Amino acid sequence: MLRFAANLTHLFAELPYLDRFDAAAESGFKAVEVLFPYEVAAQETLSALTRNGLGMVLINAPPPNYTGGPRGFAAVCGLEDRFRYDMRRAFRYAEALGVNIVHVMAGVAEGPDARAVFVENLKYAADAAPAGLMLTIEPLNPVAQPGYFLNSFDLAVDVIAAVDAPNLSLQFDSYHAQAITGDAVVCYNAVAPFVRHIQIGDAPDRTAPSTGVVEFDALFQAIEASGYEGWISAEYDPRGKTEDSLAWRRGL
Ligand SMILES: O=C(O)[C@@H](O)C(=O)CO
Ligand SMILES: [Mg+2]
Repeated sequence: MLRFAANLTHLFAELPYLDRFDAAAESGFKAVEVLFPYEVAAQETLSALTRNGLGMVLINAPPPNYTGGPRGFAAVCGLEDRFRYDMRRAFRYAEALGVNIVHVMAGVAEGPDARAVFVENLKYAADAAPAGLMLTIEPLNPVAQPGYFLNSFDLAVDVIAAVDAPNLSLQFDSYHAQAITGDAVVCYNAVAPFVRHIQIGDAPDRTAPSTGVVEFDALFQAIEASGYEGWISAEYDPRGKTEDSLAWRRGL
């Protein structure tokens, strides 16, 4: 049985931040995720979750003052102290919001030094993470995130193997997978054993499922067949009102 969550950074973005939680619950979602919740006090987000009976699935490990700046520092040489500070802040937010998954962002970097720093930083983070918290890394396509270090699934699997921690895994996003590999379904089947979080959006324009080229029937079948039991977060940019973009959920 597939379970869908709403990514409130992308969905219901036509509403003010705290109102998005009410709208998601009214649309039938039982869980949500927010990429960068750090500019609002955790208590306010928690109240919005609680009054709607929603769970918070995931947050990103951030630059603490994220306002559209660089996406993380985990693979950036010389910023290891900043990374550790970020992770401690992410862990505090995760604990306050009852979040079980933190996506650790690699940032803009390249080359073997970046890989080594990424591996060392992830080892630190996996070690420092509170019990029960899963860390993920997510390949992002270079059109959406130019220069982002983690831009391939092979590299992600290689890094996960090198870190070798039970609480580090792969975040699979159908939009990025399609853009990077040309076939999100084949890609999912190849990496399924490493996946502990899934996000969905269509390609090439990160629109709602069934508005682009990703084969969602086959993808959902592959996800079910793999025995995946986590949330599948809808992370796309609706072309109009979010409520009008949810037809893909019917019958699932
Ligand atoms: O797919 C994405 O872009 C996100 O999941 C993300 O974390 C980037 O901020
Ligand atoms: Mg994603």
